[in-house]
Amino acid sequence: MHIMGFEDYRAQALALSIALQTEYREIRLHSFPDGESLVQVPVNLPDHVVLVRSLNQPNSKLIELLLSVSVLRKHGARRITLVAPYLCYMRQDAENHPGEAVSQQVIGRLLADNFDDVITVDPHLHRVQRLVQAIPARHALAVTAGGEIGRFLQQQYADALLVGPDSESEQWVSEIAITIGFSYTVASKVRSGDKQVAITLPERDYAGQHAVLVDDMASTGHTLAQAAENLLHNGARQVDAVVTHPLFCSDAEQVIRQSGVTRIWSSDSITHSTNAIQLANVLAEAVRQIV
Ligand SMILES: O=P(O)(O)OC[C@H]1O[C@@H](O)[C@H](O)[C@@H]1O
Repeated sequence: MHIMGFEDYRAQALALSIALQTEYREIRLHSFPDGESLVQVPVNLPDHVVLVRSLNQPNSKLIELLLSVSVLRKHGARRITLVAPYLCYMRQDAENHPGEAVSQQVIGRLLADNFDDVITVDPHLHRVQRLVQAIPARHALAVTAGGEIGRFLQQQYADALLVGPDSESEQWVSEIAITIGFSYTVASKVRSGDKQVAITLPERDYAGQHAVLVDDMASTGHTLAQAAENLLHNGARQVDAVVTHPLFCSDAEQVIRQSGVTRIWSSDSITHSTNAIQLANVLAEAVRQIV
């Protein structure tokens, strides 16, 4: 087995290869002036290739993955596993308005047609319970960053109130809080636009509390920002935030900091300056499970 990655995610792919004691090799990319991509994979391949690429900013990355898979198969790879710590297009799982494409089904099928196995971290699934329902590959495995995030929080605090900003976050915040013995609460959220969210905190005494917002991702940052403003308005002494997937689109980090959040941490599922939690060991364990 060889681990293969791209320059933009080298540190994480290398860390995975070290955890698995396997060779790391890199796929070369060139962008032509018209926006097309040239892909060149290393040759002399083993039977099993594990491609590591996080799928934030997915459109060009998906094309580059398809090009890579085609040439890897041509050069003898018989099994190709995709490790995509952040998996794109999982949020749209229904035709919410007439004419909208159900991207989860389309991209899930595309990945299943091209990869033998897909491994990801805390995918954003609503109505679908298991990843294999969205990606009907031989193995579709979702692992959680919760254990690593919990250990990290234990190193930062003797105690803190963990806060999930919406009902979807309950699955992550409750598991982390129960595992490390911290208290937690979950707010409710109504979203009326990409950047318009209203958060309602549950009734309790927040005065003097050190609160830590825990969520699967920050995209525009407005969910975390609104939750932090509410917590501080209700007397919280300090608010920090930790997310698995630091998408941080455009000015998201600034929006969160301006709301009063003191410290922001993330896992390295996506490369970002807030990365503080490494996923290599969790991903290595997942790869071991499927080989
Ligand atoms: O508010 P932004 O950061 O744009 O979006 C991230 C939030 O939207 C939800 O889907 C995620 O689970 C997270 O709570």
